[in-house]
Amino acid sequence: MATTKRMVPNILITGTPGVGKSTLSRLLAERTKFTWREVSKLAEEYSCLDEYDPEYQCPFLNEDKLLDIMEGMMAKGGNIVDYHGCDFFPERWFDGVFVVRTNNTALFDRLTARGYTGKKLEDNIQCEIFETLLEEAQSSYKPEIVVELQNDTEDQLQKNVETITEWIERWREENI
Ligand SMILES: Nc1ncnc2c1ncn2[C@@H]1O[C@H](COP(=O)(O)OP(=O)(O)O)[C@@H](O)[C@H]1O
Repeated sequence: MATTKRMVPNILITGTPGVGKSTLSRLLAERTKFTWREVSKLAEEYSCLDEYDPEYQCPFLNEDKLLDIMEGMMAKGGNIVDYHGCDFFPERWFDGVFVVRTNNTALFDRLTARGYTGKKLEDNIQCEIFETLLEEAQSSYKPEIVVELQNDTEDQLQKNVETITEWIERWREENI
């Protein structure tokens, strides 16, 4: 399919639940004036959630329906897409893929504070330990567009906002 060149990039922020994707995306959207697309909220808003998965204690995502809805949003660029998964998005949507990482202690505390317990808590901690989302990003996108960002502390959070803002500036210089 022929694609029109974007004047501003689309960015994907991915990682295990609790690593700080939403916090980073919100700050980045304020800073860059890009549009924050919280995929979980879009899925709810546009009724893309199917029946409840009792094992993982969350509803199944109807990926095809969600992608159809997001296609038009992504066309012009300037989006920050935030989701704990990335292999089902079309590769052509993204110019930069940022995988947010957090150490186990911080992640445990954040997920416990969110009310996660038992299998759900353990699965998410393991997901981070086994670098599941990093591997998913590396196997779904070209290695040169995948960037890992450590996000344990407030200082690192601010630094991550700077890193992506500078990355956007560089993209503009190189692509326009
Ligand atoms: N760099 C950071 N330092 C300390 N706490 C953070 C940091 N980033 C996020 N948090 C906190 O961690 C929790 C989970 O963050 P959130 O952005 O909701 O994660 P996600 O969107 O990946 O599930 C929130 O309470 C948030 O305030």
